[in-house]
Amino acid sequence: MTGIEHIAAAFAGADKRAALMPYLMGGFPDLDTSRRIGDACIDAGADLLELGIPFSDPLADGPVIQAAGTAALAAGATTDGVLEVCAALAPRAPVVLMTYVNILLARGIERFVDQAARAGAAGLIVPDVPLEESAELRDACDAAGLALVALVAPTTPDDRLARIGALARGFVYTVAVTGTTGERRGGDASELLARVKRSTSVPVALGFGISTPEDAARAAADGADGVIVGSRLVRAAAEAQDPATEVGRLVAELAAGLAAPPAHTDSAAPVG
Ligand SMILES: O=P(O)(O)OC[C@@H](O)[C@@H](O)c1c[nH]c2ccccc12
Repeated sequence: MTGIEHIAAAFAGADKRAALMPYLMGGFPDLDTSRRIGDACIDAGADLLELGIPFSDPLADGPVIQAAGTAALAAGATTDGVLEVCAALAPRAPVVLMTYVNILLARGIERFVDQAARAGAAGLIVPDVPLEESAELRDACDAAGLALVALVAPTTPDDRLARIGALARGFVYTVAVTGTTGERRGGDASELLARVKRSTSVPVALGFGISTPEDAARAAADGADGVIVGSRLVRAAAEAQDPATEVGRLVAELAAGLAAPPAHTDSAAPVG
């Protein structure tokens, strides 16, 4: 099974609920603990994992994830170390590696993609490679069966969305709010998700600002095929005595939020 097929199967098999995709920073707080956090996420019901490779200048990362990346690098995390974490987790769930283009260029695009595929990765998210510059990377990913996941935002115009949607592999990552990653209140994403879904034949996942089981349930009710939760879980990994147990507990809550029928937020509920 190629990485692209592995991702498709995970979305299709998510028990008819939206797929749950936790983000974790590879090597945070250290490599072994990040592997245990990934295992705990899968045990708790994650359908896919987004695994960050730490980078010194992460322009799309909000403060929590940026701090985790800095700490991971200070603790000695390397790209090779995170690829080993990927290899340990990939037999259990599709792993989508998330990093920045300089990490790829440091060893050459083809070599990086080849090593990611050997580590069992199912896909790549590289937010600083725009569509216009993605041909070489996409060709390398296609040759290796890896999904090069496209990112779209509320500000992406329709004609661009159509081009991105046509080239999308694995799933489209829809950024719920413009800006960097982080816990915040999001609005109704249903119009945005409907626009993105019209542009593509692959599943559409929503991320940025989804933190609670209620947020996750609302994203699914708005039409997301998958929900991505990053900063909330990375913050728990930073604060907890036992990061793997605490992140697993939160992921179990998120999974339960997705399994439950959506709450009727439009009807007057008794207060107190
Ligand atoms: O942290 P949030 O708001 O829950 O959003 C997920 C996000 O962190 C994760 O997908 C991610 C981390 N770094 C990124 C860079 C670009 C796009 C996405 C990401």
